[in-house]
Amino acid sequence: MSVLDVRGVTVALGGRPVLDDVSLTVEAGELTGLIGPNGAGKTTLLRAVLGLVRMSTGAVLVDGRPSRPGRSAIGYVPQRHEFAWDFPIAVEHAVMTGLSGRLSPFRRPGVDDWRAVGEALERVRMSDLARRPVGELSGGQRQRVLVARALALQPRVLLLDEPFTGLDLPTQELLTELFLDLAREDRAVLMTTHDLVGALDTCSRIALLNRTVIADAAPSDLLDPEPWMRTFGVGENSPLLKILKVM
Ligand SMILES: Nc1ncnc2c1ncn2[C@@H]1O[C@H](COP(=O)(O)OP(=O)(O)OP(=O)(O)O)[C@@H](O)[C@H]1O
Repeated sequence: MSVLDVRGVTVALGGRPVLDDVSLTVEAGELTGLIGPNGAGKTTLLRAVLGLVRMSTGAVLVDGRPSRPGRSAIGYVPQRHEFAWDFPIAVEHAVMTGLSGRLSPFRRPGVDDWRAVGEALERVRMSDLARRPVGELSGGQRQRVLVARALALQPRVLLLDEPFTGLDLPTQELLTELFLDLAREDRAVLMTTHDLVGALDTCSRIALLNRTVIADAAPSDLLDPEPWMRTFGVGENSPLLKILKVM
């Protein structure tokens, strides 16, 4: 049984179709790269999985059960600019906000919650910066805080929205290793990225999306340029297709 099972999801936003009959599965242990041009609907798909946008048709199952917004074990790492970094809180409190679905105004964080935050920070090697205000962090450190925030929930499914944007290569490599480790620990990881070469190199599967899934296969089975041309709307001489020749 797939950990994440997206079935026939259709979404319209502002009266316009954005996703059309999208089906996709991610197995335990898999890091799937979700690839497509700007506006293809990648972020919308992640938001649909989270229950943040309304689907006109379709279903999302986690471990075979219909996902319930705020209840299912889905960790979400949004694009870095979506987090309020100028908010005056320390790293450990920012990570605690990942547990807000499980806390309420009437339940303050307990020992277990702080333990989960501590473990998540350790996981991303940020324990020594736990008390640092988030506004003082570098881009790579901020990305690690967002990953810790998603991990605090101990999710079965991890959704990553363009986690490498603006990061130097060593930080990208560190995060890639972390994402692969997290997948190996029996999680399903789905990551949007514009780094095609990196995705072909590291992901176990690639899903090509442009409003609908055009191909979904292991990188070694995606050497035919046709689905890439359809996904990106480019011709056979496009420089984009050179990535397939270096594989
Ligand atoms: N709240 C909204 N209301 C109306 N249209 C929206 C809304 N959010 C997104 N869209 C539209 O939905 C389409 C898909 O957007 P989405 O952000 O999911 O694409 P994406 O593949 O993540 O793009 P990018 O690679 O640029 O991040 C775009 O045409 C966008 O303009």
